[in-house]
Amino acid sequence: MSSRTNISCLQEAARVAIFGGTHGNEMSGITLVNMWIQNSAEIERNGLLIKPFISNPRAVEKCSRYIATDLNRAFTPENLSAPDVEGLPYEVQRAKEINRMFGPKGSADAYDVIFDLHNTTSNMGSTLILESSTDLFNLQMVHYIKKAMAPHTCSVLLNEHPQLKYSTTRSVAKHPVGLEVGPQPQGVLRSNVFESMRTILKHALDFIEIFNSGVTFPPCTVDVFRVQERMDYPRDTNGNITAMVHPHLQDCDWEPLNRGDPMFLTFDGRTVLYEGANTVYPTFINEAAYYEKQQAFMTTGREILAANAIRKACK
Ligand SMILES: CC(=O)N[C@@H](CC(=O)O)C(=O)O
Ligand SMILES: [Zn+2]
Repeated sequence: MSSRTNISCLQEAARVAIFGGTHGNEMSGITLVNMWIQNSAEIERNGLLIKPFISNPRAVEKCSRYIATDLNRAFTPENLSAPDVEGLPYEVQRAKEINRMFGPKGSADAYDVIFDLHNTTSNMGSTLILESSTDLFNLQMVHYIKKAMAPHTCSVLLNEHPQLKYSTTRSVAKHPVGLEVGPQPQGVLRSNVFESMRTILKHALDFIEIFNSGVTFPPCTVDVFRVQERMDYPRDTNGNITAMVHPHLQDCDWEPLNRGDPMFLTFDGRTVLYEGANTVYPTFINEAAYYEKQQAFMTTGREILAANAIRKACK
């Protein structure tokens, strides 16, 4: 990266992958990717290699989130460097395979961009998930997508938390982008969710094509929600949940939660209030896949990130 008059010159994004089925029961991404594998006309762009790819085919076949372990937590240095012995959990084998095909993670040979398509049972609407607040390419892309989507909103979740960050499938790429669209039940396809995801991806690919053509993108700012804390359900001594998401919080993803606001409703009718000092913005509220992860919702804080102007590096 070099800069002249404050323009950051970034490498061309020549190789892009679109992953569906990282979780085998999230149907919009699976359906879109399968459709594009059969006919890629819609996702083709000038000068771009674009690979639509089903990342966890065995989980897709079973329509379950995973077979042995969550693929979207499996891209750790330990897993990726584990010797290829027999008996590795399926998703660990698959992570190593994906790392060979699209990585190696952290290397110059890695794919430039991986879009990983997910669905949530939460009422999050269209959400882009970023893992770094300093990736100028992704910040500019997200800015472009948000503008193109208006008046529809597209939120940005920044998962840069030292403890809560996890080793995602997309993290193999130089610029990892998660797309999370909901609400959609597991195993179900909803046309509105499918179409939103398709539209976001169209704008994302347009951005990359324009960037590669040499256009300069001026400095911009991006509103993001930065991950703060994982909130678990109240539980008894056996670890079973004793309360549900409160009806006043259910479906209120991205809306402010203040001290004293209802958070949970116990089975015997007691309301549990939020007691944090600061206003937070909950998301992934009542996500089905997170019961096993001891998470009822996630709190976030609002932030405005600034990004430098960018353009493709001159060779
Ligand atoms: C509901 C769901 O699967 N969400 C994704 C979010 C992400 O891709 O970062 C996950 O937990 O892996
Ligand atoms: Zn998912």
